[in-house]
Amino acid sequence: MSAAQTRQGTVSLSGAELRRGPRTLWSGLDLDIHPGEFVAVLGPNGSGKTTLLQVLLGLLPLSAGEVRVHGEEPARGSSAVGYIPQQRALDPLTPLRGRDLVGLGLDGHRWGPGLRGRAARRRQVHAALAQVDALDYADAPVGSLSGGEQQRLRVAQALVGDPSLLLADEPLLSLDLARQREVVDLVDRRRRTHDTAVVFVTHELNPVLPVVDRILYLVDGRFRIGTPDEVMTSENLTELYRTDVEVVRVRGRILVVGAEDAPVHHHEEPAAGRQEVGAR
Ligand SMILES: Nc1ncnc2c1ncn2[C@@H]1O[C@H](COP(=O)(O)OP(=O)(O)OP(=O)(O)O)[C@@H](O)[C@H]1O
Repeated sequence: MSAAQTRQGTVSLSGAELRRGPRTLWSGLDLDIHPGEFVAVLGPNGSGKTTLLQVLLGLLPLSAGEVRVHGEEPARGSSAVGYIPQQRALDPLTPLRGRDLVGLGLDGHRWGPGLRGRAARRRQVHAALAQVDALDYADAPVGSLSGGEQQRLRVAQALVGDPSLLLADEPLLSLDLARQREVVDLVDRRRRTHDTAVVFVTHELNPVLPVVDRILYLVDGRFRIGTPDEVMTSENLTELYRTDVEVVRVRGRILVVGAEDAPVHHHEEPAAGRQEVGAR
C-alpha cells in the first residue's frame, strides 16, 4: 500500500450522498476508516446500512460525493475486500462441505487453473478454516451444521482472500449470546493480527461494544459518527429519532429507551468478563 493510500485510510467517504427513489438515505457523509479500525454501523430498518456496504463493494454508485477504498474507486470482486452478506439459512440438503463454501470466497480472484493453483488454493482455504477454528467440521455437509458453525464458515469465506477491509452485514443475527461473542472475537482477532479494517452492520450494539472504535448511527437521513461514548447519548439519539430517547448505561451495557426501533439489544443478560464500555 502506498503512503498516500495509508494516509487516506482504508475507506474514505467525503460528502457522500445516496438517494433511492424519492428518499435520501444519507447525505454529507464524511468518514475515513483506518487500517485495523472497527466501525459499527447502527440504525433502524431501512436506514441505509446495507446500502452503504453495497457502495463500498462497488455495487452501487453514490448519488453525490466521493468514495475511495484503498485509495481507489470501489471495484466489484476485489479480493482486498471481504464480505459477510446478511445471513440466509443454508438449504439442509445443499451438497456443499464447509471447505467448499469457504473456497467460494476465492473464486473470481487470483487462482488460475493447474496444480500449483489448486495446491495454493487448498492451503489458503485450510488457513481460513483454521483461523475460525472450523477444521473439525470442514468436511461435513454445511446444511447439517449449527447456525453458529455455519456463521464461522461465512467468516472464513470472507477472510480467505486475505482482505484488508471486512464488511459484515448483521453477522450476529439469530445467534445466541455465546455464538455472538465468538463471531465478534473472531473478527476482533483478525483486525488486531492483520490490521484489517472492519465495517460491522449490527442491530445489537452490546455484543460489539467492548471492541468497537467508532459508531456510525444512521436514522432517516440523519447520522452521528464517533466513539460509543460520543454517539450514545440521550441528546444525540433524541435528535436522531426526533422523539424523547433515553440512553442508559447499566453494568457496562448501553440500553436505549424510547425509540422502539432502536437497534440496541434491550433484554440480554450481561456477559461475564465484558463489562467495559467501548474500552480497548
Ligand atoms: N433497488 C432499490 N430501489 C429503491 N429503493 C431501494 C432499493 N434497495 C433498497 N431500497 C430502499 O433503501 C432503503 C435502505 O435499505 P437498506 O437495505 O440499506 O436498509 P438497512 O438499514 O440495511 O435496513 P435493514 O436493517 O432492514 O436491513 C430502504 O428503504 C429500501 O426500501
